[in-house]
Amino acid sequence: MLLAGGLAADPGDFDALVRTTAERLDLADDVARSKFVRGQPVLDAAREAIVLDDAVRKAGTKALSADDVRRVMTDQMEASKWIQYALIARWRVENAQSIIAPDLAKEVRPRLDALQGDLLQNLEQARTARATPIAHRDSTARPSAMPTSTAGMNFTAPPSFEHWPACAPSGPHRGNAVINSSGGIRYGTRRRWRRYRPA
Ligand SMILES: O=C(O)C(=O)C[C@]1(C(=O)O)C=C[C@@H](O)C=C1
Repeated sequence: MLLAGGLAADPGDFDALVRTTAERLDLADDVARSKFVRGQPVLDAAREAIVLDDAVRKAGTKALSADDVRRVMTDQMEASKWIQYALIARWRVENAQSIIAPDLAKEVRPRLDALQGDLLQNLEQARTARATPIAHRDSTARPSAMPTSTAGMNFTAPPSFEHWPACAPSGPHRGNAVINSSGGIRYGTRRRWRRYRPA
């Protein structure tokens, strides 16, 4: 499509970014299993520093600003922690005994590391789409299709969700993870929604 000012935005570029962030978020389930079974805390500040350093280093080889990449990756990790906290809280309440957990260091983090390259690649490709006002996007890429309504919720999503990288940094449709009044979390893309709810 042709935008005001003659800029062409390919909605496909934007969709790839949404997909990669959703894939990354899916791994929060495996991370949570591993931490629950081994009794590890959700927050691992040292690991976060490694993830951010790697992202900023990779950003230096792309048309991406270090600040933007740092913010996007911080948001990704924040979202992962929310999912992990919700899952672990539920398993604790259920006194879950039969959780099968992958090895965090050997299995899950390598998958997160592999996704990081894709995510930054897609972030770079989506830079025109991300900078494009919502109203000018093709409907297939418009985050307004996502059910981000806060109706019936008594929980305000943390500020980090307001900068969900699937959305334009300045756009009105921010956040594709919502936490409802019963503590469940709904997250994902308009194509694929996952839902976690305490028992
Ligand atoms: O690797 C972990 O331990 C995770 O929990 C994943 C992750 C991430 O999203 O990369 C999220 C939270 C932690 O504080 C560190 C990293």
